[in-house]
Amino acid sequence: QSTYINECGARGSSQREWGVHVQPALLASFLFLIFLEACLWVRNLRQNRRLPGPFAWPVVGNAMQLGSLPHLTFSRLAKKYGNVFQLRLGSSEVVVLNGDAIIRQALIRYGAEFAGRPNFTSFQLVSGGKSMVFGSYNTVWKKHRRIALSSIRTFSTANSQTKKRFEAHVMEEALELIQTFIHQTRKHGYFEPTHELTVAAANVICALCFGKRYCHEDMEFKALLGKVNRFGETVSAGSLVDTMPWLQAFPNPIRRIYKDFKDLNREFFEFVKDKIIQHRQTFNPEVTRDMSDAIISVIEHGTRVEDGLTKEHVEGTVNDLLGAGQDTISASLHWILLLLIKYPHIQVKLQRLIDAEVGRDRLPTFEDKSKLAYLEAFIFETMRFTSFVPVTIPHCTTCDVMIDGLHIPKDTVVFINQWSVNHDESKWKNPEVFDPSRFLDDKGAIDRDLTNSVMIFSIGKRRCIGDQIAKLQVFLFTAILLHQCTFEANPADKLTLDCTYSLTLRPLHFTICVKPREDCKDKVSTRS
Ligand code: HEM
Repeated sequence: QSTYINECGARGSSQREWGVHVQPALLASFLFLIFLEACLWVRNLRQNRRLPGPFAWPVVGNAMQLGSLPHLTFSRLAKKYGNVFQLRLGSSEVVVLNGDAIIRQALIRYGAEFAGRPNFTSFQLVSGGKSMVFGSYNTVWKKHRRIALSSIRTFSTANSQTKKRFEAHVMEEALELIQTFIHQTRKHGYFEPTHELTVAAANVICALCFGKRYCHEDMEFKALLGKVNRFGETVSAGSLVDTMPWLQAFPNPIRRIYKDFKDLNREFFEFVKDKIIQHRQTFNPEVTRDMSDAIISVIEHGTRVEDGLTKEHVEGTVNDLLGAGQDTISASLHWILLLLIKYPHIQVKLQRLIDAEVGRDRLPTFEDKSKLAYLEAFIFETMRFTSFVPVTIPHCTTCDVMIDGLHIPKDTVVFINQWSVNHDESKWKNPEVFDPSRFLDDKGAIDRDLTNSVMIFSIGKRRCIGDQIAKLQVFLFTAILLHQCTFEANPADKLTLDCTYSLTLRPLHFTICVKPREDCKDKVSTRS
């Protein structure tokens, strides 16, 4: 007992001594850092070296101010500091661009100047360091992007035959999705559609890349995809993984996020490498079976040597396409289902339109798009209203550049706030209201000027290269789902539009029940 008291006493007094000496020193250092930061801030402001923006605290900068939905914080700050403002996240100075005019000026007029990617450690990890999506802007990167883009086109929109083949992949997936939806409804009543939508989206891009799809119950595929939507937690705007590297030194949520990111990157890349090895072993220069063959053919067997691109770029490219083409499509389908059950009158209107234009004897196809203006308007409004990729992948400046009279030095990290373009009150009437008819003119035709104003695929040199196939896929999935089924909300769910952010925005938990439409039951069930 006495030993215990003595020990406690001894520890207590040494702690007090430590406190007496060290705490004032810590406090003094902290105050000194704040003072230093304030002096630098005032000096930079006087010399016009710092862009407008909120005061950045020592060490953390503005990291604590971002909140869970950074695009909303950026839009709020833009109202106070203007459409070009500066933040500091840990050690990185970040410029945030907002609003249609500024973003177009930066990404189109000064396209090359804003086309870089930050030199973040996490970016170097993706696709074994040979990623095009996360790679720096240079001559090799341009060749890499051209190859990726042409391989997508070859297997989708290149000509009417390739388009038909692509259409067949999407149709097959949409019908499989309906089967599993109906199965889940029979088994559980209301269910969460996340797994089914993730597999459907992944299968379309797997069919293009590997000529192979996976069944919804495949446990290996399920485990792989289960983690993929966590990728964005590390690489999205506002992630602290790269801007505060010292957080990796002790246990905390950011260290866990980075560990998960490394693990899922490794697993995903192993999966891709395995498929590419199989493709190399069975490669036949006379027959290009899928995008992997097409990329192997250009990089490894091309008549024109693609300087700077190595064998490892094959795996890198396929890994990029698989990653980029999966999470985004699955996020868009989540939002579409949520909006269909939230606004049942819009669902009915869409079904009536599809029935009238397509009929009940066949499934909708890509060719029906021109007759289904309200459906296209619904999809554009979903993209605008939710802005489910609210901020692009972080950019960085490739040289010193002036924008809106403000000087941005080379190698500055740049966040592009797409959400601010889609919710700009000077451009959109009642931007906070979900209204597909805003995209239709007096005659009920699509207003192309307006649809082109929606910013979700970014613009300029880093614009998404999957935008065409993404729009086709989302159109056909939605048309077939509505043609075949009715979607109902769970009365027990509070149907909110609240969401989580990690590169893409995803709705919080919601459940649905899916009923085959009367005259379609046979068509769906006879497929199995
Ligand atoms: C609705 C679906 C999609 C949306 C909303 C979307 C959006 C985006 C956005 C915002 C970026 C970042 C651009 C930037 O950093 O400025 C991007 C990049 C990219 N996307 Fe998509 N995407 C979609 C589907 C796809 C698909 C299906 C593919 C391919 C199969 C794809 C391939 C890529 C690639 C390779 C990049 C990197 C481009 C670069 O860094 O140069 N995306 N996408």
